[in-house]
Amino acid sequence: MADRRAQLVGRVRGLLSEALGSARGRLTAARAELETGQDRLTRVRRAAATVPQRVGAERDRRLAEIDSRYSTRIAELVRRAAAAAEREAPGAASADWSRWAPTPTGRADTPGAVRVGTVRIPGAEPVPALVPLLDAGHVHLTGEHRAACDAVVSALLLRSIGRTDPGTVRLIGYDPEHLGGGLAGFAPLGTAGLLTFVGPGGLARLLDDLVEQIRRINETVLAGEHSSLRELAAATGRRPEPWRVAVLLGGDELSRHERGQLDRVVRTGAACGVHLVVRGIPLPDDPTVQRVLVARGDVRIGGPTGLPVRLDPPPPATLVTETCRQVASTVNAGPAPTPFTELLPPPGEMWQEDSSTALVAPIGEGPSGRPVLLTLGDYPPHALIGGPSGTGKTNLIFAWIGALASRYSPAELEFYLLDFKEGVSFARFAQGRRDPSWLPHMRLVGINVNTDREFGLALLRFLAEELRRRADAAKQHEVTKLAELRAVDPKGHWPRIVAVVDEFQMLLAGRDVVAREAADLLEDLARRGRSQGIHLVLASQDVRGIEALWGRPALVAQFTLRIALPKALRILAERNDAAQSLPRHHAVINAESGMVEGNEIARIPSASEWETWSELQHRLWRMRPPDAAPARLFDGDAIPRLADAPDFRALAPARQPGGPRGPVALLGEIIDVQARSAALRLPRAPGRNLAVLGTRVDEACAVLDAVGRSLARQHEPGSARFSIACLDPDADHAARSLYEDLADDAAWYDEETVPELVAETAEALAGPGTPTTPHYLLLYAVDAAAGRLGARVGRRTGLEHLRQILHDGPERRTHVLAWWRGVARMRNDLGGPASRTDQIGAWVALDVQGGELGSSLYPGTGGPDWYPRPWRGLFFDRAVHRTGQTIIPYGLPR
Ligand SMILES: Nc1ncnc2c1ncn2[C@@H]1O[C@H](COP(=O)(O)OP(=O)(O)OP(=O)(O)O)[C@@H](O)[C@H]1O
Repeated sequence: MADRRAQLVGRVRGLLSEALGSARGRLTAARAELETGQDRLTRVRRAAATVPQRVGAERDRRLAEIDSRYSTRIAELVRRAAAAAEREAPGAASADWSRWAPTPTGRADTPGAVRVGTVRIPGAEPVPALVPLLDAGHVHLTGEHRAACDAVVSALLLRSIGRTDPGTVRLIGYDPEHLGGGLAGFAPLGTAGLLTFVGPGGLARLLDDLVEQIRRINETVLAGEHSSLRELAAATGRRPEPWRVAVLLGGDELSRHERGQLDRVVRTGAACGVHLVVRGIPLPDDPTVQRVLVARGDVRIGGPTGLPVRLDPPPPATLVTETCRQVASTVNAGPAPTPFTELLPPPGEMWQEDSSTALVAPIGEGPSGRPVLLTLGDYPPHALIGGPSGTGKTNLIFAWIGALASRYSPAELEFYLLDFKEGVSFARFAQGRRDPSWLPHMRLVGINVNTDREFGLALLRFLAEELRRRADAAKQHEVTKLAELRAVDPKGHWPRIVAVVDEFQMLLAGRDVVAREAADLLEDLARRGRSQGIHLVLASQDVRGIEALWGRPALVAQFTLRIALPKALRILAERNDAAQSLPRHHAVINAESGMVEGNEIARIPSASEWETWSELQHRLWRMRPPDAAPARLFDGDAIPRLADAPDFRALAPARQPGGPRGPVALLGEIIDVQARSAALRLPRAPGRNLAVLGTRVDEACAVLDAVGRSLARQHEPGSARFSIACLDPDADHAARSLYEDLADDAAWYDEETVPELVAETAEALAGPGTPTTPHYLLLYAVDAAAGRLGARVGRRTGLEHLRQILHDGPERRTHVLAWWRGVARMRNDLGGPASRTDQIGAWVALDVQGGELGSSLYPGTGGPDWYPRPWRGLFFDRAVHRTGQTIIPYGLPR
């Protein structure tokens, strides 16, 4: 048992030691493992301790790299943004106030956005912060920082004004709390009507007005052709409407109506140049509304989440007022003239129009930017132009003539022009000494005709004759109107005729025969000219011009086209005072006899300056047809020359013995359209003598000189006898010059020898037969010889001889062409105050009153309507005249 026990114990011991051994083994292994683990841990820990260092360095490296890339990118973006801003807002739109000055864009360009400050980008160069306004939209300011808001408003407005032409931005202020205080610096604009304030309570009216402007612009200016003024300007180069900027600075709650109108303006204003700058009134959301939040320390463009901005300082007060003063004074000085070329077709398209039915040409630009047209045709047929001196009548006439002459060729249109006031501006239409060009359409230019109303009459007579010729032709072709006549007679020369008479009232002044005949002719031309293409354009600076017509309602009624320059009176209809408020260089054009409904306002370009006009005239002159002749220039201040007179040049010696059968003595130029000479026929008939009457030495000598030279031109040398007697030393020079030029055909007599001349001539006449050689006695101041001639020579006195020559001479080719220094003196020489004067068949009166020429010298009683004036004479030939004819003596040869 013990053994068993021992055995068991042994076994147990064995098992135990075995277990112990294995436990010890396992412990050792575990210890070794632990050591290894701890070792690894130490190593791992060591290694782990070095990791953050490495990672941080890498991270920093990466971050630095990103930073550098980011700053370069930002710098690049900032640079680009700044360059874009510079392009978008150059000059006055963004310049610092210290060097700010207006830099308007062109008429057709849009002004672009303007700067109010800089965008805040930490660490970067500042980028201009721009706000678009004109042609873009509206600006809505919110925030309590009033001074900063005011600075933004001032900057916006001043920069906008500086980017546009003076006068093209109109401000309307509504500032019920501060009564305009917010816009005080802009006050000088008010003097030019560019700033108006609407008082408290006026907001509804202001908004109504803006809505109405938008409606009008959409309807009449954009007229469905353009979607905005900006687009119209880009397409046409014209900007017919100003920008209207309403600055609304607070106020009460809006009424429903006001809100509705405000919404309309917001939605539709920008396209029509109507803009809002608003603070203190909510604006609806719209893409055109730019929000600017102005809180203390935080300014943002584009609302609370928009770009942070550092505002610029406000513009200095003096800069604002000075700029506004400048703008106002430019505007008050009137608009810069539009170029004359706007009235003309392109150079390659001149003379393309057909005048069969009417003459149509632009005269200027209307408020909507469209050309305002003037028409002359069946309706309206004639025009009246009125305007006080200096308002641009002459200029308007130039502009109209230019616009017509560039469209219609001389075959389509002819001009006749008469200027009753002093001045030579119209002379340039005719050929001049300085400028050889002339306007090919111009047939006649009469200048300085102020005292020569006869010239006006002559023009009217000429036109009346042309009217008759046209009416006859029309009748022959069985048509009634010019258009029809031209259609049936395409080869005929039937241009439309435009006759312009400036200061026409001179023609109708007075109650004499000239005025009466002129008014009758005018009436006839006005009535019947319309259908025959003869158009009258009458201009007057003086209300009397119109008064002169007013007495003839039938005449006035034909002048349905009325053109009134600023401050013109009575040109338009009675209650139409549109001309009173016209700006400079504008005109009211009215083709409805002046009725208010017909008013059209046109801005007239400057056309009358020498360079402007002559460029066109030279172009048209170079285009003239080969047979074109210059216009006849009648200058009332000029003295015509006999050598230039067509009638004188046409004279030639007659081939038959005794010279021409009825030689003509030329006396001077007739005041008429064709520059003809007044001619006295000297056939062999009783009374064919001439008396020149008056004390004016030069004029009397000039008449006798022309008489002598023109007669001499009709005779071969040696075939006529000229006896020249000069009895006034003052006439000696002129008489001698004629004597010398007539050479061998002339004999000289003086006070001593004149009795012999008359005695010898009278004796020759007493003999039988008619001498073959004509004898012309040119007696200068013959009355001075009355004493000498009163003495007897043989059986009779010299005066008796003279009377006999006057009486019997003409039938026998002996003519007395004598100057008496008064009518009474002549009568004395003829036999006394009651003596007959029928041997004086013709006379030229110089400084002799009409009344003195009555009884037996002139038909009827009381003598002719003749008021003496320098270098003019009244010629009357009882064989051919019913009334006297005014002549201009030819100048004496030097
Ligand atoms: N549309 C215009 N644009 C620019 N200048 C103009 C215009 N119209 C007139 N002027 C200028 O104004 C001045 C007066 O014009 P103009 O001689 O035509 O006036 P007027 O009415 O004919 O005067 P008057 O009857 O005294 O001759 C001129 O110097 C002319 O150049």
